[in-house]
Amino acid sequence: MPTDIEIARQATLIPITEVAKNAGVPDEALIPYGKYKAKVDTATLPTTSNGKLILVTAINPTPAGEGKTTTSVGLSDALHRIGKKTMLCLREPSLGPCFGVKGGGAGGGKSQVMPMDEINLHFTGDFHAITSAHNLLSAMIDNSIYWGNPNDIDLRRVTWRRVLDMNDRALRQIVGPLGGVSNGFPRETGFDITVASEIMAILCLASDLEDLQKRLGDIIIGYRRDRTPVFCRDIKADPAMTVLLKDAILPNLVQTLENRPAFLHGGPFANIAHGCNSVIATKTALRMADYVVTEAGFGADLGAEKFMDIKCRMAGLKPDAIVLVATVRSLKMNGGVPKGQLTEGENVEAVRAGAVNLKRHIENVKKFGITPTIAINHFYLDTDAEIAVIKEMAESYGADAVICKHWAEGGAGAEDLAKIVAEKADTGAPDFDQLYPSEMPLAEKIETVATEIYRAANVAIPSAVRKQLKQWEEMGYGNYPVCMAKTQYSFSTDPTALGAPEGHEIAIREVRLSAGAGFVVAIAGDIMTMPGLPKVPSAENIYLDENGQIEGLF
Ligand SMILES: Nc1ncnc2c1ncn2[C@@H]1O[C@H](COP(=O)(O)OP(=O)(O)O)[C@@H](O)[C@H]1O
Ligand SMILES: O=COP(=O)(O)O
Ligand SMILES: [Mg+2]
Repeated sequence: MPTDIEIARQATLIPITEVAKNAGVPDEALIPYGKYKAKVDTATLPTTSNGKLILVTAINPTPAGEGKTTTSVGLSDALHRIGKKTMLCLREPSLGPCFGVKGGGAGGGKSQVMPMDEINLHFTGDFHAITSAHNLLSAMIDNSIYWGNPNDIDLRRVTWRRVLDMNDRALRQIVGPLGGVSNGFPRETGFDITVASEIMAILCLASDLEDLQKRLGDIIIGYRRDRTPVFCRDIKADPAMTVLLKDAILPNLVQTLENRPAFLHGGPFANIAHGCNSVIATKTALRMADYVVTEAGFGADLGAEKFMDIKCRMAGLKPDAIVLVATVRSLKMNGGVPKGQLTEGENVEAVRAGAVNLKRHIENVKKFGITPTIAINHFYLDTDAEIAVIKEMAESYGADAVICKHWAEGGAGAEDLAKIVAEKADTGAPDFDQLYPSEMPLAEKIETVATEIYRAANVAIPSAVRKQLKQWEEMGYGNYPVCMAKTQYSFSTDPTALGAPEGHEIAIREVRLSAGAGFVVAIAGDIMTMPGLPKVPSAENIYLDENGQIEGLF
């Protein structure tokens, strides 16, 4: 099988104007960025439909990922193939994983969105705009302090950091500005990766440009000595930040390898942020199509939980069906096979042992009132016996399971999945509900997710953190949902505790209030909001060949 980028290069794309026309996007709403990309001015779009929303999630992944994005593309193409007017909504990839470990976020094999190289690199500049807006606020905070600190910001309590869309551990904790009087007042700060920025979350949760600016103004950048909050609007940065984001708030329209439409918009990771694409793209798609396929990052313990408890709660959305992607390789890993040995031949018993992870995720998704359909994402080396075990175990857990070959075959490889999922979406999910009510106290929300989803026996919240949560409740933020930051590999905070650990302790190290985005981030264990590069980063294999073509992107 050729590589993803080789497949992409051989693809026959149609002009984005044709993709738009097929999707029902009128010319006046289309803002082309070249021949194969465009932004869509959603405000002018007609409401032609009231679509069904299908969420694609997964079991806990190997470092490469188990194919949520690939399956979302394949399922969307397959729904078109069976005559369903469908819109695909994905996140935009970050440069961090692309040049780090995981690679791009445009799907894979015959189920990709195009043009994958541009999508995985600078795309339409949204992440650069978010980075600039975030760092404009950072610069204006230090500038305000430099010129006399009129807001009495306590230099020890500036919570607003800087961001960069790259994995750079050297920037996690820094002291600055150094260099003496002309540079300002030194203080501890640091960088997060852009996808962990509150501005990324705001862009993904805002309903329109006006709501975006209000949310930007609501950002708390730090506190005074009397512990009262200082807002972004006190620094007078929100109007200029909105100018920097006025194009980024418009969703990006591209196409699949089968020339079907896809919105790619926003890109928060699901281990350190809420992991869902934008509400604007999703709601627009629901107005345009009968079925909308969207995904949430990493496993159902992270992306799916946040999709339902944060995105759906805030936007008044609800999933009509849920697809849970399972793979032989991840179940083998969860069954005890070391990462480096996952392709070393058939191991039915390891798959069976690892199926406890699948069982746990099915049980968890059911807590939201929906039984997921299992998409067994077939890899080339999977044996019939290994696949059969997944199907057998899924069905024993009360879930339908469908073998999918969309990576190798495109939409044709997911038509069985499309038929079963469309039927379930048509029935809908009348019992859907969030995991906890908005009025539950913040600490209890953290405990609920940790015990109900992660199956922890104990949730260690230090007294200083509890005090901070109480303070935020007194300030009026008690109704906010929580956004757990935790490793994507385990239900626990130990990334090596695979399968279905229970009875462990979830230790909350820090909480951050995203007053503009509308949630409280609870950081559990050692998860970092600025990832580091691996010993051999993917970047070492990315280059331009003699014809100036990009090689090494996947
Ligand atoms: N069935 C498959 N066979 C081979 N490679 C696959 C298959 N499904 C996905 N991949 C590859 O695995 C990686 C992760 O897929 P992706 O869809 O990005 O997963 P996720 O969105 O869950 O992180 C990508 O490089 C993709 O090309
Ligand atoms: O936030 C993580 O997303 P993927 O699972 O698609 O890598
Ligand atoms: Mg993905």
